[in-house]
Amino acid sequence: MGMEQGRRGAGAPLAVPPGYNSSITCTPRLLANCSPSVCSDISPLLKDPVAFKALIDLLEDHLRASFPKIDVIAGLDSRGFLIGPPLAQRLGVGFVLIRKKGKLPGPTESISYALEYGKAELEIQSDAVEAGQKVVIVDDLLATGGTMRAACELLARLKADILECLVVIELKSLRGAAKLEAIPFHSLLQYD
Ligand SMILES: O=P(O)(O)OC[C@H]1O[C@H](OP(=O)(O)OP(=O)(O)O)[C@H](O)[C@@H]1O
Ligand SMILES: Nc1ncnc2[nH]cnc12
Repeated sequence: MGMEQGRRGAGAPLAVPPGYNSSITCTPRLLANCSPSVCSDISPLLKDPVAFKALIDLLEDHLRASFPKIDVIAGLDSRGFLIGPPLAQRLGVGFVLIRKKGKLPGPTESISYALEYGKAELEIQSDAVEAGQKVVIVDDLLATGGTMRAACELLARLKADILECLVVIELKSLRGAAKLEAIPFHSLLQYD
């Protein structure tokens, strides 16, 4: 487990800003020696307003350092919806939803993908992004990478320019980042 830069991150390594010792650095300690199902739960981060603010600060700093221009933040159903909107507001850009099947009105693009156990389907509204728009995809967790990979495929169909897939937690033993192939990927916290 660590706070180091995730694989293929495009920007400068993340430094924990002064004053955040009781928040983000406390989180790995909070989650230390936990099972993967507990490590992957961002509830303690959301519940602690200082930690939640520090999380958004770190993600914002990372994106500002990495990309001169971002047009859209896209978030994955459901916990990407908790992180993406505050981040998009900080950056002054819009937020779009990538949802589980059957939730979005109007014309949509759909894709099936494999979960660890079973299958699921993701959708995006066909007009969610314009061709060439620079998009960062955010979620709470990368496990097998199937969900994030499917989201990338949806955005590729809309001809978006995917700058990065960004997650709070990466479960490295599941090798999900490999599923993203050449698409830039960054995680804030990594667990083996
Ligand atoms: O890398 P993967 O193996 O694809 O798994 C990661 C996904 O799994 C979890 O969502 P889940 O599908 O449990 O949906 P939920 O957020 O609605 O609970 C998590 O929030 C990611 O979106
Ligand atoms: N392997 C995993 N462990 C914990 N949470 C998950 N959510 C999706 N896959 C998971």
